[in-house]
Order: sequence, then structure tokens, then C-alpha cells
Amino acid sequence: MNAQAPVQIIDGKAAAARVLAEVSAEVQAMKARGVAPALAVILVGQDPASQVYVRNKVLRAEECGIRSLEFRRPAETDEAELLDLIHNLNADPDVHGILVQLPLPDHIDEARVLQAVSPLKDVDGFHAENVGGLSQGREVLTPCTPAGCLRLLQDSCGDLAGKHAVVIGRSNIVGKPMAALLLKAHCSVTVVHSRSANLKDLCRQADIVVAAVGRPRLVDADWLKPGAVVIDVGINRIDEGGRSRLVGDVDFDSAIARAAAITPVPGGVGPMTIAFLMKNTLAAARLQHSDLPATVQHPEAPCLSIS
Ligand SMILES: NC(=O)C1=CN([C@@H]2O[C@H](COP(=O)(O)OP(=O)(O)OC[C@H]3O[C@@H](n4cnc5c(N)ncnc54)[C@H](OP(=O)(O)O)[C@@H]3O)[C@@H](O)[C@H]2O)C=CC1
Ligand SMILES: Nc1nc(=O)c2c([nH]1)NC[C@@H]1CN(c3ccc(C(=O)N[C@@H](CCC(=O)O)C(=O)O)cc3)C=[N+]21
Repeated sequence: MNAQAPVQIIDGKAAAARVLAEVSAEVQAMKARGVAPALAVILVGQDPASQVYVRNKVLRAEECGIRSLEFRRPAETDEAELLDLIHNLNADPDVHGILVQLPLPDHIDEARVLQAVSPLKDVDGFHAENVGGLSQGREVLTPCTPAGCLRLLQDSCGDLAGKHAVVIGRSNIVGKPMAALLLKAHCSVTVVHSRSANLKDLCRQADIVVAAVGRPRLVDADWLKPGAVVIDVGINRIDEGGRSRLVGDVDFDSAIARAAAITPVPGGVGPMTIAFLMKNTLAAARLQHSDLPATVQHPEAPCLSIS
């Protein structure tokens, strides 16, 4: 039997640091031209995970010189009030990016709120204008998590053309935009979900597996073709031996025996999501100041080109 090459553990923190360094340089250049990129983050309610993510986003923004504004509202906030806040931020020329942290409380219509964000400030890429643009293969503001996953895949595999990618999950945040980006990168794409038959068999045919399911350690070595590249988007907090820990949708210890490369949780996709949020904020600032000359070229950028 052939011994398999050692697995590559994809370092999402290091990749994110590279993206953030590019962004910091661009932010400085933009400030020198009189524009200070700014990101507004809206958090409704007290969800503890959301509070952690928002804090991380604000910290990363500050580190790369992006001004951040936090708008915390109580869970009882009504939809009209939230829409008012978004309209004010849309009209504010000093705010370039707007992110509404999900999930929203049940009494608020998520689709209506996301649609209220100006497509030019939509750093999450959730507005129908941007979703449509992505599916048409246009350069638009693109959801941060799948954009980050694509960058990790390109760093790890190089050209993705002709590879068979299986995306597990079909959410608007991750699964669907991930499939669109992989298609744009010339992969053959299969999207599977909770109603899929032969989930494991389909997965075993994949050169690339992106797991965005929300089920702790669902995918183990038995789901993988030897040499598959595995991107684990899942963030699941579980109790183990009386302690709380974070695990992905992939059983890491099992999968490393088959995979050629794999992202860990934490330290994989999560940091890239935040790095691409900063990249999108910069791209949004560019969109709103299209008179500014380009500084650095990023022709391969999966999100809106900031060149
Ligand atoms: N690292 C990061 O930056 C981010 C991580 N996440 C994490 O990624 C995971 C997915 O998030 P998100 O896409 O928002 O989740 P959703 O709950 O919105 O979507 C989950 C998807 O997985 C499918 N699914 C659920 N159970 C199964 C199963 N047993 N077999 C096959 N498919 C299944 C669902 O199918 P169906 O459509 O049929 O219901 C659905 O399409 C979560 O753990 C989340 O915390 C999310 C965003 C960013
Ligand atoms: N409008 C909106 N946009 C989002 O992009 C969005 C959202 N709402 N709601 C929630 C999900 C989830 N998400 C994560 C971001 C960073 C990490 C992250 O940094 N994770 C670290 C660990 C963090 C920890 O320790 O908890 C890591 O994986 O290394 C995780 C998850 C963005 N989301």
C-alpha cells in the first residue's frame, strides 16, 4: 500500500494575517487620499456568540486602521426602528460598510432588513443585488466566509479548474455563495443538504469538501476520498468531559488520516471571515469613492476587486 503524504493543516490565522496586512496598507493609502474607511456593525439582542464575533470584528477593524462603529440594540427593538437606523447609515457619507449581525430576533423579518442595506455598503454581500451579481459572475461584494474559504483553497491547491467540489449545506450565508464562487473558479459543484440521499457517497467523490452544516464532527475519514482537501466552516460549541470546546463539522482527528489538507477549528475559516470583512469594507469605500486612483492591484481577488 502506498503511504499517504502527510496532511497539510491549513493555517487560517496566518492566511488572515496576510489579507489583513494587504488591507492595512490599502487603508493607509486611502486615508492619505482623504477617505477614512468605516464599518458600522449592528447587533440586536444578547446572543453570547454574536457578542464575541462582533467584538472580534471591531478589534480587527481597529488593527487595520478601519474606523468601527457599534450599534447595540435590545432584543425587543422593533423592525421599523432597525430599518430607520439602516437608512441613516446608508445616508451617512462617513460610513462605508454596514453589517447586521445574524441571527436577528424572530419578530424581525431578516430578508427585509438585509435588503434595506445599500448594496454599495453591503459588506456581507447579502443584498439581492449582490447575490444576483455573484450568480452572474460579476465582481460584487461577496459573502466573507465563502470568499475566505475560496482563498484558502486557492492557496492550498492553486488552480481549482476541473476539480469536483462538494459543498455540504445550502444556507444563504455560506453554502449557496460558496457554490457560486467555486463554479466561478471552474469547479464541478455538488451541493448537498439535509434532504440529500447518499450524502456520504457523494462526498466520497469530492476533490474538495466544504462542510457548512452546523453538526459537530459529522464528516469523518469514511466520507473522504484519499487526498481530498477539506474546508471546515462549522463552529459548534460542545461540552466534552465537563468542559466547553469549539469543534467543526468535520471530525478532525479522523479526517487527517485521509485528507491532503484540512482547516482546523478554531484557527481555520473563522479568522478568514473577519479578514474578508475588512477587505470588503475597503472595497465598499472604493465603490463610494470611485474617483480615487488604484494603489495595489488584486486581479485574483474573489471579492469585489479593489483595484
Ligand atoms: N467560520 C465562520 O466564519 C462561519 C461559521 N459558520 C458555521 O457554519 C455552520 C453552518 O452555518 P450556516 O450555513 O449559517 O447554517 P444553517 O443552519 O443556515 O445551514 C445548515 C445547512 O446544513 C444542512 N444540514 C443540516 N443538517 C444536515 C445533515 N445532517 N446532513 C446534511 N446537511 C445538513 C441544512 O440543510 P437544509 O437546508 O435542508 O436544512 C442547511 O442547508 C454553523 O456551524 C455555523 O456556526 C457560519 C458562518 C460563518
Ligand atoms: N451578518 C453576519 N455575517 C457573518 O459573517 C456572520 C453572522 N452574521 N453571524 C454569525 C456568523 C458566524 N461568523 C463567524 C465569524 C468569525 C468566527 C471566528 O473568528 N472564529 C474563530 C474562533 C472564535 C471563538 O473562539 O469563538 C476561529 O474559528 O478561529 C466564527 C464565526 C460570522 N457570521
